[in-house]
Amino acid sequence: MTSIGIYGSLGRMGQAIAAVAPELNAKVAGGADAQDDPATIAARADVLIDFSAPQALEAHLAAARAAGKPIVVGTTGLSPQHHALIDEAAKDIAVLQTGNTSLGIGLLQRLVREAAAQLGPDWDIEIVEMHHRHKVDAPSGTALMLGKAAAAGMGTTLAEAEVTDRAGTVGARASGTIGLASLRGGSVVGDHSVVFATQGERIELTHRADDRAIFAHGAVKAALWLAGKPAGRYSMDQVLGG
Ligand SMILES: NC(=O)C1=CN([C@@H]2O[C@H](COP(=O)(O)OP(=O)(O)OC[C@H]3O[C@@H](n4cnc5c(N)ncnc54)[C@H](OP(=O)(O)O)[C@@H]3O)[C@@H](O)[C@H]2O)C=CC1
Ligand SMILES: O=C(O)C1=N[C@H](C(=O)O)C[C@H](O)C1
Repeated sequence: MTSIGIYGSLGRMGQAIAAVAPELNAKVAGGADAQDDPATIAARADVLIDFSAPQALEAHLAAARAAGKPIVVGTTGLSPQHHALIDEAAKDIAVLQTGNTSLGIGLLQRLVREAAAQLGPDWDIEIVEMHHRHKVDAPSGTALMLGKAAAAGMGTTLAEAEVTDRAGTVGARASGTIGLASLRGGSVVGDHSVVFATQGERIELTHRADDRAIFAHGAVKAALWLAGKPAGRYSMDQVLGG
């Protein structure tokens, strides 16, 4: 039975992962949180899952690399520097990074890309996400993934197209942009809508997560899939066969 080590084990996702692992025939070898040495669990587990905080990523990747263990990174709020660290680690170990491990978001990404490509430049694209009051990063990792999918469909990049800071007299909407808006409140697990709007009509594609178990299932499936893979950077699409 494959054993999993969890970084961020006492958090909301860490606990959800420990709860679903036995259903998927995986064993939890243990976990590590802010006060623990990440090397200890890296030595004991077959594969690692990180749902902690961006500031911990470098140490977690280093521990995984030193122990030669694959790692699934679900932590969001990552900077370009964090992505460079992941690319570097992926030279020596298998690393799968994703802002969303659910089944539905994988499909939504493909639908958004296709819709953006088919609808063309006369359709404005806006992304709205809502999460619980404890979430610390914005826009969500998933909103950024959906933004990248929309940008790819439009033939551009999210860095070129994104607008995240509308306040005051910002002027009329610029064509070819993608707006991202973040709502925070209560216990919302994770809602994402991509709105395509043109003169007189609107299409909305929405995913709502009701339970963290969906993310936990996806994370454990990804970990089981990653165990034994050669060094490299992998995506959730590969796990889901997309
Ligand atoms: N990819 C996906 O599908 C999903 C991603 N996420 C992302 O996962 C991350 C965690 O979310 P969530 O479980 O809700 O958050 P929580 O705040 O509930 O849990 C975070 C955990 O990480 C630990 N942690 C914080 N800093 C460090 C550190 N420096 N070293 C080691 N551990 C640390 C915390 O430990 P302590 O309390 O001791 O500080 C805590 O146990 C977020 O980035 C979130 O956006 C969430 C859901 C789905
Ligand atoms: O912090 C969360 O809770 C979530 N984070 C991920 C994100 O930033 O997209 C995924 C999910 O929506 C829940």
